[in-house]
Amino acid sequence: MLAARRTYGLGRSTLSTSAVAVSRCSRLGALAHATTARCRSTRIGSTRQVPAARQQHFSGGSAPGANSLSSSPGVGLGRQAGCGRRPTQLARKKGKTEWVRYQNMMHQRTGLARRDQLSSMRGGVVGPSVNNDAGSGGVETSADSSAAAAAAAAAEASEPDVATPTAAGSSVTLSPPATMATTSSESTAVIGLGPDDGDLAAPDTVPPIATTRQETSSRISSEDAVITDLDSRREAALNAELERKFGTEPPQLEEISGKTRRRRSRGRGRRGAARAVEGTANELQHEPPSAVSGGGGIAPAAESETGELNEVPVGEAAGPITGMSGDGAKPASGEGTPRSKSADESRRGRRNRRGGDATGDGRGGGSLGRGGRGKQAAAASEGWGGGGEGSEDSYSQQQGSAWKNVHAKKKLRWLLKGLASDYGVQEMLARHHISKHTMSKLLRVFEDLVLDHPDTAFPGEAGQKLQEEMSSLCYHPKFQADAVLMKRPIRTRTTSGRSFTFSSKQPKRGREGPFVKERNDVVEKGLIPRLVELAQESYADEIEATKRMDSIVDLRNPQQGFPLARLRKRRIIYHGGPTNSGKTYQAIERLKKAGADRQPGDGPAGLFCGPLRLLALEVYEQLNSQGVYCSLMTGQEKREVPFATHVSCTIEMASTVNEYEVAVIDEIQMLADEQRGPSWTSAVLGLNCPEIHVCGGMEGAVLVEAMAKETGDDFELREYQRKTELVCAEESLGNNYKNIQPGEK
Ligand SMILES: Nc1ncnc2c1ncn2[C@@H]1O[C@H](COP(=O)(O)OP(=O)(O)OP(=O)(O)O)[C@@H](O)[C@H]1O
Repeated sequence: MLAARRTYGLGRSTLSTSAVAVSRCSRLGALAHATTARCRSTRIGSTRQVPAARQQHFSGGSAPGANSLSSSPGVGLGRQAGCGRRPTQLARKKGKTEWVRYQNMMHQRTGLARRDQLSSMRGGVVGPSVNNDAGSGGVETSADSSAAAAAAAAAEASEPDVATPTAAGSSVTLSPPATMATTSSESTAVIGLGPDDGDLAAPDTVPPIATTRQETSSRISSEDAVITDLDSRREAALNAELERKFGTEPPQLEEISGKTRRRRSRGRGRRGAARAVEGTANELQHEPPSAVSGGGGIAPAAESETGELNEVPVGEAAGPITGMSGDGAKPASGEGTPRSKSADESRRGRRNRRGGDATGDGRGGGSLGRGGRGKQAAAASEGWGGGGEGSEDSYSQQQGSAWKNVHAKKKLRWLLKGLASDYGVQEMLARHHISKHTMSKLLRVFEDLVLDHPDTAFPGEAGQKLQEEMSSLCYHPKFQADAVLMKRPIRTRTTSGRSFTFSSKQPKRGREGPFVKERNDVVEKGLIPRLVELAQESYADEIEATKRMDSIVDLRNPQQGFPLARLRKRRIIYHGGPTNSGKTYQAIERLKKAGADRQPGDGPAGLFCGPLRLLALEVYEQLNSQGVYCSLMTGQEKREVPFATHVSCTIEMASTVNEYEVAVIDEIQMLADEQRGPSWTSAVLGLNCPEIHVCGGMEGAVLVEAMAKETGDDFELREYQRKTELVCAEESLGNNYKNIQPGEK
């Protein structure tokens, strides 16, 4: 150690720290600790020295790079790899993007190059480059610290006085796995820094930015290539196995980039990979070869299971990729029977797709290594379009048979169930007087019709288009639910080749995504008219009954709630003006004349409606006192006068069924009352009377006129003015009711 200190001119503290690091690595001798020590060595001191003994210790003394002391200042790959982990791993761990990862790498490299430059300008020593040896296939460490010390002594002996880069150029052999060997070697070659590069401590040895970027991108792309190669090899193995079993080309899965695959797999891990592989294998097993080949109108299920298929365990189908669970290893049942008819098989496939205790192989980013991917691939292979390779092409040829697919049935039920609970669909059908009850029955009939007679369910060319669109829609409810449950957007492709992204949130009104828009296009223009047509054929009576009910309970047009009033032409005379201007007086004068030609037993001919019982009582007394027989009808009491030709009542007691000759509605401004307003509205709209006198302030004239226009009645406005000015009494009644004097006579 002392020799090493003299050689490299290190301070005591630096040396001691390095020594601690070396001794620790010597004791542990594990990859993690060696890596830690390496990282620490790059941080120790401004001179960034690594004792020769320690470097030799890393290289195991006898490693190929141990004696190839590099004179490089360490700006090359060894320096880049000095952090001990692949940059990709670091970036993944820190969740950084490619750009951030690249920037960090550049910063590190630039900083190290500057320190090398400073060291050389001071005449100091420069550190060794850490040479990545491509041939060792792993990290070589040694617990033999004595060998390291001996190597350091040898280095000191060869270069006793001058701290040269050559003397410092011990090599640390930290080789990546065999798959990464090419990458490391290539990177080193690009930089041009290797054991034979000589003295590169001069400032101009800092690699240009372009070169560094090229090296970085090359390294990353090389790693991607390696991973993609692994994926493709897994997929190729599975395809070869399936082709050998089924004798045909297996369904092609969706092509996605390696970057996308890794990003997706990062959040799902190995379990998702195993589940996806297993699920895909099951789907592929359930998908017969005939379906893959696209049988020109022949049901894929009918053509299906050969004995070979039934004998293929799922685990075998998955080949070398995964080890299957017990459930997954069970052979498919239903020998010789159509696949879609086998409920047991369907359940088994469902159970298998859940993954069981299957374990995946390797990293989760395998070519089939995702749950969603497997699901999507399964959808592509199982789908309504006949499944498998060329499903989109062969879909149109298999329209009739596609519905017999058991998965297509489920999707159809999802779709119809979603439609049944969709308020928009309910409203659209309600416009055609199809009630919710009728709709549920109709959808069941429609489902049977689609499954049993698809040509009848979708007649004509437009029907074929609708059927195709519906098959696309069938993916939507499930994926929409997945998006909501998984709280992340889900992107998928339909059998018609279009891709949709399902949001995890309910879209805001007016900002509907492609699902909603597409649903509106297909459902409103295609499916709803077909359902209405079907309902009119099958449930004509129910539609007619609903139509009558709708006409009664529909409150959007209240005037339609009084059919007797609507049967006659009415005339509404509005008496408007300030209080005590004689409006009611004139109306009652007209009321008195009603029923002159009435015979006994014909019933009342005149009606007075007021807001108060006392007002009704007042009119009742007034009319009877003047020889006009009038009954009193209030909520509190009822006074029926024999042979009465008139009725005085509170507004709530007015009948819209009885026929009157003349009616008076007083205090019409009470229309605006929150509690009792509807009573005046009903009276105005519903009195079965050809002549209606309405009394009140002028503020209600516009509204009554609009109501008359709505009901088709005539409207006449009579405006009144006070004869005398309204003057308040100068003195109060003195709290003595005896001071009240008679008013109107
Ligand atoms: N032409 C008239 N001849 C005799 N009395 C009249 C005449 N016009 C109005 N009156 C009397 O004036 C008083 C007020 O009349 P009326 O109640 O009809 O006014 P109004 O405008 O309906 O008042 P409100 O708006 O408070 O109901 C009543 O006592 C009524 O008898």
